[in-house]
Amino acid sequence: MLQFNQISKQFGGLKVLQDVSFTVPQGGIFGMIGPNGAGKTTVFNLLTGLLRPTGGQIVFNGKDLGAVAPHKITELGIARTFQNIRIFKEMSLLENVVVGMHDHLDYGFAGLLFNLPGFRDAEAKARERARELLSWVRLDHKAHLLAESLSYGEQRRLEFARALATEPKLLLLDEPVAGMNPSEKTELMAEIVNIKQRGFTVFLIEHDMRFVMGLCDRIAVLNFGRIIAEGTPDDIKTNPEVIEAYLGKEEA
Ligand SMILES: Nc1ncnc2c1ncn2[C@@H]1O[C@H](COP(=O)(O)OP(=O)(O)OP(=O)(O)O)[C@@H](O)[C@H]1O
Repeated sequence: MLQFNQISKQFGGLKVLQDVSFTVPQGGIFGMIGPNGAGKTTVFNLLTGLLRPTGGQIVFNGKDLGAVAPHKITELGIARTFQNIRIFKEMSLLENVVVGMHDHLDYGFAGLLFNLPGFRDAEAKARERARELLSWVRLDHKAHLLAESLSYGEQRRLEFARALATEPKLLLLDEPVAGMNPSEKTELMAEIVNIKQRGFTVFLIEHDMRFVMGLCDRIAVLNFGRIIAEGTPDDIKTNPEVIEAYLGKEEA
């Protein structure tokens, strides 16, 4: 579904990514791990068009993303969540998800302005779908509460529903369990498996080794801007270079 072909990225003299190649297959959960500053967020920023690579090619469903503008990349079916949660706290959960959908509603500016029947239909459908997405993350019973009333773990789940509102083919999760307690992490794992079972492809970057090992079908390990291993959790766990680079010699 997604290929990075020999991607490099430099900021001035700083080589953040070098010759990075990997493939995210359709339908599974793909994880990228690596120490702080390894370049993981840069991978997502390149993928969503926020940054452009210095060299190499990113191909999504056969399309070269080279010259595609960020909003067009969303239209192609890529959505992301962020390390620091980005939801509208003063809006209800339902409104948060509907807003995430708006680019995809097809009623035009006139419809919005004059409250035409087409607009009202589209709004009703959007709210129905938003409720469904909230139920996927077990928040439908709170649909009319303000997002600020949610716990941290719930806010993360709302962010998922918002990202899914754009009907992505590929969902990017940037450190989804950052700041969560163990029980919130376990719940979130179940939710991500759920999302996979509904046919979405998930690509996540994460520090939490246990979480990644327990969840992902395939994992790539980034270290100092290079991929040092790619494979199943078992391949990764036993790879000496990974153990040394990621866990440190002592733990090895
Ligand atoms: N816009 C930028 N300009 C200059 N340097 C940058 C920029 N963005 C990232 N970097 C540098 O690139 C390197 C990789 O950063 P990146 O955020 O991709 O790493 P990361 O693996 O996501 O780290 P973390 O796990 O801490 O989020 C770091 O040294 C960072 O300082």
